[in-house]
This record gives sequence, structure tokens and C-alpha cells, in this order.
Amino acid sequence: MRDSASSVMMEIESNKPAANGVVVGGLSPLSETLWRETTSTEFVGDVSARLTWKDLTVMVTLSNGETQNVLEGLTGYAEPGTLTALMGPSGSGKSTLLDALSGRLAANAFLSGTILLNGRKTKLSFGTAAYVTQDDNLIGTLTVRETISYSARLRLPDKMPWSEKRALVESTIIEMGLQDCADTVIGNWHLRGISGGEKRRVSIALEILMRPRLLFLDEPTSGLDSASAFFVTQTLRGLSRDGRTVVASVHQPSSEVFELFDQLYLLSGGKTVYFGQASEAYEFFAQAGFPCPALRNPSDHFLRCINSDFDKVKATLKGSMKLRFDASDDPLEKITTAEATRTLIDFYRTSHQCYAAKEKVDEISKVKGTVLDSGGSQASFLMQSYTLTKRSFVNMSRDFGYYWLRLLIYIVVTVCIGTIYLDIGTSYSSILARGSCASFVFGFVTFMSIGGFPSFVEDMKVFQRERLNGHYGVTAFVIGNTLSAMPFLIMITFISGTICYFMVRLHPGFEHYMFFVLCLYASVTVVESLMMAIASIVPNFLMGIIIGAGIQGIFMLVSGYFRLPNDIPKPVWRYPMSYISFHFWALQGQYQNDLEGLLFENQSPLLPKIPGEYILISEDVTPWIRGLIARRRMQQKNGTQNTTVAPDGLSHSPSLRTYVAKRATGRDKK
Ligand SMILES: Nc1ncnc2c1ncn2[C@@H]1O[C@H](COP(=O)(O)OP(=O)(O)OP(=O)(O)O)[C@@H](O)[C@H]1O
Repeated sequence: MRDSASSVMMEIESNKPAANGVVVGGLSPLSETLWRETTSTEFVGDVSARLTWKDLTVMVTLSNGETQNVLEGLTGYAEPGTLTALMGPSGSGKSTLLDALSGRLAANAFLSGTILLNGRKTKLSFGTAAYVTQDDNLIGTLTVRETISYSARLRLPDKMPWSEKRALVESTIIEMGLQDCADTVIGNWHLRGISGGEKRRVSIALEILMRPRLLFLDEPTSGLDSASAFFVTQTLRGLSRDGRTVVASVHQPSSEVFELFDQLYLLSGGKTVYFGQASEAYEFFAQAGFPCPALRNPSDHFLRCINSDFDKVKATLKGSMKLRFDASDDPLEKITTAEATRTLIDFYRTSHQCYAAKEKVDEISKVKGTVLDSGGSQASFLMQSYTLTKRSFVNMSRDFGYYWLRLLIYIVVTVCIGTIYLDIGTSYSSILARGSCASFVFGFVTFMSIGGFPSFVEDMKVFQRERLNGHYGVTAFVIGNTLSAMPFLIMITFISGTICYFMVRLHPGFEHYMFFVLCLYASVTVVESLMMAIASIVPNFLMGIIIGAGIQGIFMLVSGYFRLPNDIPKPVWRYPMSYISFHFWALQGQYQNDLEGLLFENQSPLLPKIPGEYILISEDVTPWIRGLIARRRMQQKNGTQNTTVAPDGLSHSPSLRTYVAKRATGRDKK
């Protein structure tokens, strides 16, 4: 296997043509052959992707209730073997068009028009098409090679030998020019990692790993230097030459990059300015009255003509007298950009490119081609769950902020608790102290789990990217995250729980100790789950932490410490809030675990000891003490008083003695 992998590597490096003379998508022929062999069903028949969109309009509802058309009546197509570039000024609707085509529009966006894949209406999300978004949501603690390897395990078929998977991983690394940083970590807030351009290339590598038939990329070259941008675009062109359909939005391409595009879709204000062959755009602009001045990059010129922000810039500069008008051949000197854009949009509507596009769309739409399956993952559910558990565990163990920092804080806080409640004893005042200690442990100590929220948010971003691209489902993610977090949560709760338990000297006995730490573990797990659920709804650090803290604050209020359970107002707070609050169950359990079976000193040594059981059921020992005092006074008056206190403290209380005996034998569970 090792030999086969290394021979693949050698071939990749020598970049020999395949048997048919074509270097497939920049991949080595042998690697591609391996790929074809192991996933042969993928390549049977015509599995190419012909995408058309007709009269596509996207309307969004704004926060003030108004609606806005982001895209208006767009018509176009993307064919196999072509690289289509979407270009336009910022806010022109490039990302929205990609989102609409890939079925990822936001909830407040409404789409009308027809989108067909191989002549059929198909939902493109979850892996049918691969989508590389603008944000590089990657796991910061993994190296580039690990990131791509885990992705390969998550998606390639289980039966494919690891040596072949590794060969594909290596070929993808080489294809995206990531060899030099293959063993460098991606990087996060505390780890210096690869550059922004390299992150972009890793994001692309993850999606091209499965050789998708249809690939969308949102600004794949943004943030890259000209050489890297050229490299990435050349790779995309190589992928398209292998019969794949590639659509990418691009900002300000250099002339070398522009020459690599087959089709150009120019957008301004959500309207089509030009759609046709990229090489014909130069002529189109000249015919429309906006010829590209000499010595100007054509793509810069196209964007300059349709970016109305230039009008504002000009007006500002004119106002500040900083703009000098030199004689030039720029057609935009005599006209505002807004006017130029209107002229170009009108010119396009009557151009032969527009008619040709409509005809082509109708022609492609009529052909009912293959229904493309989700190309997301071919790995089994078990393999996905195992890989996600392993990847998540590695990430958690390397990320200082995920659990290690929390462990440190937990230890510090529990040492503080231990010293403040040191050897708590069984004095009368220890009853309240035990209650407040338990309340602090199960309230505040579990509360500290919100410290992991930033890491949860990062995890959720990676999950959302991978989920939308069909890498795995929700269940596999939940299993992976739950299992990988378990050892850390057990470690944290056992270490901090043990420190607290033995310093405070809570109820002696192994069972009591185990109950305490397991109850702490369960509570921390609930908080973790709660924060993860919040992270899936509110992917913003500050808002998530505020919401998580608020929910836990409410739970703590009804936990039975700040107000006794029977005193909590019944509507809402007692029913159902106190029953939903995990603090309530944890605290009641710990009170029982700690107090039952202990005898506490009374307010006066003359009074009998108070059994823990009585504290648990009466909630207030005062009436009991008052009753005892009254009885004793009566005895004194009658001359039958016995001032000595029995060693077990119960001799003066036959009713309690009976109660404790019943509790001990389990007959009275009240
Ligand atoms: N869901 C939405 N709700 C409100 N406005 C939206 C929504 N989606 C897009 N828009 C608006 O539509 C316009 C086009 O946005 P889009 O992100 O598609 O532009 P773009 O060309 O990709 O810009 P950039 O190059 O800066 O990424 C913007 O003004 C944006 O604010």
C-alpha cells in the first residue's frame, strides 16, 4: 500500500499525462484512476451538470418590513467544461446569485424564476453541489494534512483502502499548492497558523477532494496575492476542463486571471450587465460606447463602468478640490457611472449575447439529463461518527481554550470553595453553609461552562459548512461531539469535585462522594448541551453568552436555594420552571445526599441534635425547636424535666426517633 501511495506521489510530481493524454483536473492520472476505480458508479453515464436559471428574481424582506429586489430577472447558464466568473461591484448580488443557485438563500429571501439542473428542478444543497463560501471555517488546531485527511475519511467510501485515500489527499494538497504548509496548523486565536491565502486554498481543497460535478465558489481569490490568485483560478479551470461545471464570484481579477475565465456574468445592482464569453466582453463594452482605454486592465475597466460608488468618490474629491481633470481617453470622464451602468444594461438587453443566452438556456432546459445524487459523503454512518469523535477529541485536546483553561479555573474556584467552607462540620450554622456550598457548586461552577462558548461557535461554523456540503448529518455530529467531550468533562468534574468534596468534608462515604461528582458531571453536561444548542441558533459570541447566562440565571433562581421550593410562586416559577431547571434536581439531590444520616448541633447544646432528614422535610426547624422548648418548660413546671441530652440527641423527641427509624428502614418515603 505504501508503495502504491508513493508511486502515486511520484506520478503527481512528474505530472505525466493520463493514458488518454489528458491530465485530469490537475490530478495525477494514477490517483484519478484509483478514484475512478473505487467510485466507478459515479462515472457511469453522463453525470455532468448543466445548470440554467431563467428570470431569476430574489426579493428580501428588510428589518423595517420593506422589501428589496436583490436580483432582478437574471437569465444564464453554466455548462460542463467551463469556468464561469461572476463579477460586479460590492453589493451587486454575486453571493446572492450563488446562494440562489445552490439553494442556500437566507430565510428572509424569496426566489422566483426557474433554476434547472440537467433540465430538472433539483434541490442543490447537501452535497449535490459543492460550495466554497467566503469564510474559511476550519478547525484551527489541525494541520492542513490532518484537515484534508479527516475530510477524506468522512466522505470517501469505507471500502476504499486508506492508502488510496491518502494518495487522494496528497494529490489534493499538491493540486492546491499546499505542500509547504501541509504540516502547519490552520491557526486560531492563540495559535499562529497558515496565512489567509493558504486557508482559502485549504477550503477549496476540501471541496475538490470529492471531485464534485458542480462547484460554486464565493470569492475564492479574495485575499490572495496575484500569483496565488492565478494559481487558484488555473486549478479551477483545470477542474472545469475535466467536464465539471465551475461557477465562481471574483473581485477585481488581474488580467492574467481574467484570461482564464470562459464565461463572464457581470452584475450591477442585481441586474445583468453582460453575460457571454469572457473574451467577447471587451468588444461588447466598445460597442456600447465604453471602449477600454489603452493601458487599462479590461476587467478593471468593466468594473469601473458599473460601480456607481465611483460617482460618490468623484463628488467627494471634487468637493475637496483634490481631483484634477487631465485630458484622457476614458469614456467615463463625461458621464456618471450610474448613467453608464443604465446604458450598458439597456444595451445588453438588445445585444446578440442576450438573445444567444436565452436561446441556449431554452435549448439546455429541454434536455432531461441525469439526476445528480448528493455527492456529499459515501462513508458509512459509523465511520462518520468515529471520525468526527476522533477529530473533535484531537481538537479539544489541542485547543487550550476548549477545556484546559476551564480545568484550571475550575481547580482554582474549587480550591477557593474548599478553603472558604473548609471542614464544614455539623454545627448548627453548617446546615445553611452546606446548602449554600451546594448551591454555589451546582449553580456557579456549572455556570462557568459558558467559557467554552467561543469554541462551540467555531465548531458550529465548521459543522454548518460541512453539513450544507453534505459531509455528514446532524446525528453523527451530535454523537461525535458528545463522545469526544465526555473524557474532558469527566476529568474536570472529578478533579474539581474531589477537591471541593474533601476540603469541605461533605458527608463521608464513597457513595456520597460518587453521587456528588456524578451529579456535578451531569449538571456540567447539561450546561454544555444548552450552550451548544444556543450556539446553533445564535452564532455570535456576545449574544450567545448573554442568552446562556440569562437562562442559567433563571434556572438558578428557581433551584430551591434562593427561595425554598414551597415558597416559589406556583404559576410559571414552580410549575414548570423549577421542574425544567436542572439546578433544582441537582440541588435537591445533593441536599439529600449530604444531609441524610447526619446529626447537626442545635442552637443550644441543651437542645437535642437535629437529624438531616428532618431538615430535608421540614424546610424550617424553628417550629420544631419552639415545640421542644415549650415541652421542656412544661416538664420543668411539672418537675419531670431531664436536662441531659442523650448522645444521639434524639432522646427528647420520640416522634423524630420514630421518623428516623422509618427512614432508615425505608418504610416512610415522605
Ligand atoms: N438576506 C438578506 N437580507 C437583506 N439584504 C440582503 C440579503 N441578502 C443580500 N442582501 C443585500 O443584497 C445586496 C447584495 O448582496 P450580496 O452579498 O449578494 O452582494 P455581493 O455582490 O456578493 O457583495 P460582496 O462582493 O461585497 O460580497 C446587498 O446590498 C445585501 O445587503
